[in-house]
Amino acid sequence: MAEEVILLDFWPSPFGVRARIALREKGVEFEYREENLRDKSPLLLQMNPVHKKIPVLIHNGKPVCESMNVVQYIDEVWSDRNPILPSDPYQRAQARFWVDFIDTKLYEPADKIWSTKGEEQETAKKKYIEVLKVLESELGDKPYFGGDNFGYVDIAMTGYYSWFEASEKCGNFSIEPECPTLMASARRCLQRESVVNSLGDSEEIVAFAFKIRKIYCV
Ligand SMILES: N[C@@H](CCC(=O)N[C@@H](CSO)C(=O)NCC(=O)O)C(=O)O
Repeated sequence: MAEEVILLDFWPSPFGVRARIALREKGVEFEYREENLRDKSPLLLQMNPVHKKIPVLIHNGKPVCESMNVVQYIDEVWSDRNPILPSDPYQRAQARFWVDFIDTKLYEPADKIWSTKGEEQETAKKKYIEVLKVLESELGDKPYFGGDNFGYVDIAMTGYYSWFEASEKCGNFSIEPECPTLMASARRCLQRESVVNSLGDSEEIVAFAFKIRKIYCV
């Protein structure tokens, strides 16, 4: 049977883009299916009945859910090229630690920057920069979180990098002065072919952010 790889996704998603990047880093042919999150497809509900969220990778009919779980699965199935996670167990544990930090500490302030205003948004901006500064310190003088290579933590962060411009414009602030080396790494990641081919025009995400901001931030 020919290999079937389907990705249920949503184009502006900072989580969905992680799966797209991983598939392209491995050169895996896949069928992209755009979901309308206000009218989820029966396939999405069937393949991710617990969270009913994208991304969902469907590999030969079997679903894999949660973006960084999908990325690790891709790395392990197509393990013969472009490794994403380190081979050393300790380095793997450290990569998973930082991805957990990113997804538990960065999501809420990032979300509040575009969905709130006034004092609540100012607090979110301060928290966002505070968390980014911890990541900047972890990055140190490495080109990537993966060291010389683009890896698991970089893929996790590229979801957020793709929203940096929208966050800055919604929050009327600039990340660069606070986190110069993180921004340099972000630019490196955003220029990678797998990332360029996975992201729309950054202006499209900015336009999308302002559109949903009007709905949430009344
Ligand atoms: N922890 C998960 C988060 C995915 C998610 O929030 N997906 C959103 C779209 S992007 O904001 C989603 O599917 N939302 C639909 C819903 O909440 O009903 C992951 O890493 O895959």
